[in-house]
Amino acid sequence: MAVTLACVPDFDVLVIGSGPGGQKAAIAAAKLGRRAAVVDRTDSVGGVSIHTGTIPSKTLREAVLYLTGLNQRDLYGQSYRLKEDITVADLTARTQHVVSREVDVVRSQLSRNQVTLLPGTGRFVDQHTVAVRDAVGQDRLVTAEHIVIATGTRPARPASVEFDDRTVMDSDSILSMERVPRSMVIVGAGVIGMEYASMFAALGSKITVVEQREGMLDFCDGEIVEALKYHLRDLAVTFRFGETVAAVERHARGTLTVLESGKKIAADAVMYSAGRQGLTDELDLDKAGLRADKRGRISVDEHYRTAVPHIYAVGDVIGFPALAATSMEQGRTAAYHACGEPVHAIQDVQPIGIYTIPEVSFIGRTEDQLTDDLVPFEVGVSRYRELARGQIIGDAHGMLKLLVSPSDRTLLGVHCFGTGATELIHIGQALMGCGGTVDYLVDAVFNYPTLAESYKVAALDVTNKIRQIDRMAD
Ligand SMILES: NC(=O)c1ccc[n+]([C@@H]2O[C@H](COP(=O)([O-])OP(=O)(O)OC[C@H]3O[C@@H](n4cnc5c(N)ncnc54)[C@H](O)[C@@H]3O)[C@@H](O)[C@H]2O)c1
Repeated sequence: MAVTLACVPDFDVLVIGSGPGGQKAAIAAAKLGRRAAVVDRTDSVGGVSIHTGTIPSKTLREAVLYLTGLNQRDLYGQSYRLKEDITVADLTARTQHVVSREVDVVRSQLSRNQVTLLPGTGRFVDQHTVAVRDAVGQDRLVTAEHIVIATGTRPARPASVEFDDRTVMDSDSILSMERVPRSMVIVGAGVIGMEYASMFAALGSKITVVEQREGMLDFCDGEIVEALKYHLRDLAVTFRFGETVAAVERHARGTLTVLESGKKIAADAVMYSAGRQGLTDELDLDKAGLRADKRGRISVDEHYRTAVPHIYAVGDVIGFPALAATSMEQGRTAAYHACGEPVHAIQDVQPIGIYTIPEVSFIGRTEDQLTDDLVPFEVGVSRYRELARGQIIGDAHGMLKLLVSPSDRTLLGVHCFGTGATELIHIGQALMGCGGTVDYLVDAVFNYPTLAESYKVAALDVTNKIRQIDRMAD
């Protein structure tokens, strides 16, 4: 039962958490003329994405690509390396710079939009009141007509494993590692595990990935996942699929990972990336009449409203897909709904970008999904080695796949692997979003030489196949 406010609240929209979802919710409300505020700890402004997630991990990846010369491998041979002995300081100097720049951008955007930043930790007192505890433990009570929970997630840490954040780490503490490990076990072959596996393998660490399932990234194109595995094996990554980590022991000379099968793996370090936990334990949700599930996640409806209609939740704290890009749209959508403004629902078809080395990105459905759904499709493929730009940049392994409906020639899926995949995917997204057909790609003139040309090559491939099938049917 929702409580009504007895007097004029301090804010129209109060957001807890200043990550991508929270920022966009507060800024959208402010742009609609509402009094908006965001609660966050001073050292966390910008959220998990800026401090321990997307921004530092992608900056680290760029440093790895640059320092190891991995992008130029096919141009200069395996031995090309900008620096023979890459240190943690080399890797983190740039990360710290980018993180602090991004925090400045968030602070400036909030202030330019007249969003009040309330420093501290927020927790519910009742359905319209949040207590904000500052750094010296003082509580300030703040009331609001609408509240948006955007507190994000943290890496899940199994109780059975003793983390020391030096040799047994998660994807937060690995960012403050003391040295590049000679060997490391990565637990979990999800997106985070594979991104770090490829970065450390590129740095020369001997990586063993332990994954309890028989495969990995099963939501991606199967051929691309095989290509990624091939590349990682080439960088000396060992996969242990169908194995579950039972315990991790710390010893003077490193770690011993014990698998349920009884096998043991010795390594300098272990990184856990076996899922994430919603940051809801400090919120006193029960005071607002709310509860989280056992993974700390809050359920919402299609407008991002929780069980209490004036309290919304957006971003990773509501679970899948837990992507910064989606969180921003959820924040904006929630704020518009709270302010009574019309807003389009977020499009069903959204791109996924996985920042492994090489990158993987896709939009729409996979071949397996289309086959399961009995949807007819044809495949057009382009390989970077056939493109002048692919040769110039030394990426001979990249590829782009178009999945096309033979009846109306619309795109059903686009799958990309290799340099620039996370950028290139947006050409396919734009075409799909506008309901265009593959014929546009056949007819369009692309800059030469570019990787974007792969769209034209794949489009010609698939339209030729469709033509042949049509001829055979006649
Ligand atoms: N680029 C991106 O899109 C990006 C980047 C980072 C994070 N994320 C998001 O962050 C979230 C969390 O990612 P994640 O990779 O930590 O989690 P995940 O849930 O995606 O993957 C964890 C993996 O660990 C395995 N696992 C769990 N316990 C295990 C054990 N004891 N032994 C062996 N294997 C075990 C699971 O089977 C699973 O495959 C996801 O929602 C992801 O989409 C996305």
